[in-house]
Amino acid sequence: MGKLVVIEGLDGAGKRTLAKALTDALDARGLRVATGAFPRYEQDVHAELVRDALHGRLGDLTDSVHGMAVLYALDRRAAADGIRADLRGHDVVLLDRYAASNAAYGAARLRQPADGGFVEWLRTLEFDRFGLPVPDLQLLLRVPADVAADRAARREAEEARDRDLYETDGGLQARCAAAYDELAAAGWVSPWEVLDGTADLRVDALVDRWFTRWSDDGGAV
Ligand SMILES: Nc1ncnc2c1ncn2[C@@H]1O[C@H](COP(=O)(O)OP(=O)(O)O)[C@@H](O)[C@H]1O
Ligand SMILES: Cc1cn([C@H]2C[C@H](O)[C@@H](COP(=O)(O)OP(=O)(O)O)O2)c(=O)[nH]c1=O
Repeated sequence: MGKLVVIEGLDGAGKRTLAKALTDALDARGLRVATGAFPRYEQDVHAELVRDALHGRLGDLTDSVHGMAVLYALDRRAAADGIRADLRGHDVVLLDRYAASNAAYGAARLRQPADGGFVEWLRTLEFDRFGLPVPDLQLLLRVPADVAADRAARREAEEARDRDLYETDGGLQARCAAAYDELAAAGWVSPWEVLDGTADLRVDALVDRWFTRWSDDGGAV
């Protein structure tokens, strides 16, 4: 059985860039890696609706934090069997965003702490009710909100890609950064590792550390 590793962080933190570097590092060791990202805008109707909502095409739907969270969660629910199959056939399944994104953004929007009612409701929905695979490791790629915003703005210019409702809300991103810190400190759902996204990430050393830990645990990798 492979290990489920998820990358979390603000919009523009560098998650996609880190996922690519980690995939290359794991590949170079001859390991079987499957990758994915949420929301799956091109594959799932719930994710497609999320995109419409975030670009102002679904009226007042975005006003409901729980309504948005349910759509994101349904996208993952539809992916769960595929993730389990990938875990059987690979050493590592690496996902760019997972349930903790829903927890952090929802808590930030509601101005609740990470140990508040929303995050617990969300955990029950995604893991208990929808039966999503629990990550073996959650990586928080931590950058200050202003650095993430600059990177997202630069990417918008480079890729002609419009920033959405959440990406353009600086206050939300700052609260979201705090929510992620709290989730990581609490070890929400499973172990977390916090990476400084403004420093050299030393991906090879990171991968070495995981394998030492997992082989000590008697893991399959
Ligand atoms: N460590 C870094 N230092 C400087 N710029 C970075 C770094 N990591 C990513 N970027 C750039 O920041 C932008 C956002 O990165 P990306 O990986 O797409 O973020 P995310 O997936 O978290 O939204 C991209 O233009 C990317 O090239
Ligand atoms: C996956 C996920 C994302 N989000 C938020 C984080 C982002 O602000 C937004 C869009 O996700 P994002 O990964 O930024 O997609 P893209 O960069 O391709 O537009 O959705 C949630 O609130 N809950 C979730 O479960």
